[in-house]
Amino acid sequence: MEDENEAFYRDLPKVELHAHLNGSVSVPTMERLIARKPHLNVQHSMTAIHKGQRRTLDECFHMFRIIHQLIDSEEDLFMVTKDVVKEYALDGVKYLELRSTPREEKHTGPYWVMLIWSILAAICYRTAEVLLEKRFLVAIDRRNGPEVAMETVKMAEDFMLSSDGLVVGLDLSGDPTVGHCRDLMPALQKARSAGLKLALHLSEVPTQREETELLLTLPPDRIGHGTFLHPEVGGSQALVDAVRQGNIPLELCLTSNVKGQTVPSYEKHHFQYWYRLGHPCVLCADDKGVFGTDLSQEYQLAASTFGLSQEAVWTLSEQAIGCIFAPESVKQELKQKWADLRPFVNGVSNAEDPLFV
Ligand SMILES: CNc1ncnc2c1ncn2[C@@H]1O[C@H](COP(=O)(O)O)[C@@H](O)[C@H]1O
Ligand SMILES: [Zn+2]
Repeated sequence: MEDENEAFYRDLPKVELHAHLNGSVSVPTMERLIARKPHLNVQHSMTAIHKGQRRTLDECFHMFRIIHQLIDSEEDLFMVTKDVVKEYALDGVKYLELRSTPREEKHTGPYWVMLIWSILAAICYRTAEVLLEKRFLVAIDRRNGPEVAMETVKMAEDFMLSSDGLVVGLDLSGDPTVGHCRDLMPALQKARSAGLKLALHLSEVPTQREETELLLTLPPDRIGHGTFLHPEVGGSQALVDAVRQGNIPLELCLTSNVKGQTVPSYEKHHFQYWYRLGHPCVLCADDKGVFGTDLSQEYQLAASTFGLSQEAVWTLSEQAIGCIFAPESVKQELKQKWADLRPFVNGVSNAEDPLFV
């Protein structure tokens, strides 16, 4: 049975800004995918890192390759997207920015166009009981090089103009040890001048300092991870200053970084560093399927690790609204939703509320 503490984190209204679609597939959905493709001989341990386990980042990227084999038709994609959105809704997420990389599959033709449209169609899905505001970021996998990056940007631009506000930005992700961002700058600059918001994975591994300096000149609208920005871990004060001066929010994914071994433990996570500075930090799940987590659990872990009160946790989730890519009117609606829900979330409720006396 769920304890009171867990209920607080689930009921807490939340914003998810860093979720890779194909990394977010839950165990039940993965079971159905595996059953559909028995010839691939995939075991669960090949697509998710279970409790207490860790993997290298390299092994994580190998997992994505297996997951991509399991999700290679419009039907698979539709199921996955629908399930992921529903799971986020049931986890108390009120605003979700989902991201995914366009892909070309041999037997499905120009797959990436179809992929994006399937996703857009699928994320119109709403559970009856919970309304969830959704947006989409088109992802560039850095492994695919500058030409694909440029094509992806063009596609994202088209979708931004034709998706009725659903496509809001661009993500840069993929194995941080492959390629160099210098080659991707023209694509990223083009995206920026077209009005796409930029959420860039940055300083995810220690060797990216030069790339980070370059990417910060764009500048990005949000930073994914930023694990090695600060001087204590080999970054620099100049990088920290640039991020602070630009007031660029950080998307922080505790379990992802611990299980992917880019940080040694929850206690040593850079959340602490940035939170203490009062810098905008948004807790995110990254790949809730691969890392076996969900956003409620991430909030709970941050609170228990860093001693945050429930009041502080509420403030943290509310401040994330300021970092979304949807327009101001959506921010206002979400702020109102938070205010409406506040009396009903135990722990931060006022005592007069009849539900909790
Ligand atoms: C763990 N840290 C990470 N660092 C960098 N990129 C990551 C990532 N986690 C996921 N991705 C990116 O997201 C893709 C899977 O979702 P989509 O197929 O796009 O929906 C991965 O192939 C990788 O490019
Ligand atoms: Zn990520």
